[in-house]
Amino acid sequence: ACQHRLWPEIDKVVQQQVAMARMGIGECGSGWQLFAEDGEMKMYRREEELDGMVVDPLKAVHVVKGITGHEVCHYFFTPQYRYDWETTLEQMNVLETISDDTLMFMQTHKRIWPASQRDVVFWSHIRKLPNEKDRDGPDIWTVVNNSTEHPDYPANNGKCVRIFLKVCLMCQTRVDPPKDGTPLSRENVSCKITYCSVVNPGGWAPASVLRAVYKREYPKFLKRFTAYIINQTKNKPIMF
Ligand SMILES: Cc1cccc(-c2n[nH]cc2-c2ccc(F)c(-c3ccc(S(=O)(=O)CCO)cc3)c2)n1
Repeated sequence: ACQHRLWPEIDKVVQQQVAMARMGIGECGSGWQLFAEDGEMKMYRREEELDGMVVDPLKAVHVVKGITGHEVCHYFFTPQYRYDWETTLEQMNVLETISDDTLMFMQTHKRIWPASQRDVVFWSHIRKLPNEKDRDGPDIWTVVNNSTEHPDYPANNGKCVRIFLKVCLMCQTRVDPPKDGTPLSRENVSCKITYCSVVNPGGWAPASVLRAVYKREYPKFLKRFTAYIINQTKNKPIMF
């Protein structure tokens, strides 16, 4: 991945996004409002508009028992599982395999009435980061999805409006070893998930409609995605 033309951008965006994801809601600047809560899952957004378009940054935090950060990032990054958990996906193509940790995607998603259908082209990079707080603790895993251009798929040349997104999924695994020295099992692991996203809808869409969609779709996505991983991993060895 080091020699690819996108590498400098990927490295810069990943460092930026991870720094943002690591900041707590308090430090992240004011204006975050909690808009959804379900058990351990908390969803925050900031209301921001750009040229009259809603570009609300979103930050979701969740703690899930029985899975690890590597597993969460693996199922988020790997294309073959995406149709299982991404309910609004209509079409997904891998445009380029830049390296084993970096892919380029083209996706079209189901239309949100009354706006026109959206598509997106983005690079996706998975990376393990050292756990700065606890040297011998489990590593942090992250996937960053960032809109990019591709010569064969120019924006807005067909039925879809091209959206622009920047997404960071950052996961911190926690291990609580069993007291009685029995081997580690899934009861002893949990994962703190931080999902940050900024989506520019790319063309006009009513603010009220977009905010209603986000309010409904984001909690649904994170609950369905984490339930999917629990189900996929329950009888498999733990991936650290
Ligand atoms: C989870 C969610 C939030 C907000 C809106 C929607 C949604 N509802 N109907 C259509 C969409 C839609 C339209 C365009 C998109 F690019 C994505 C989109 C969302 C997430 C990601 S990702 O990078 O987080 C995961 C990879 O698919 C990529 C594209 C989703 N879904």
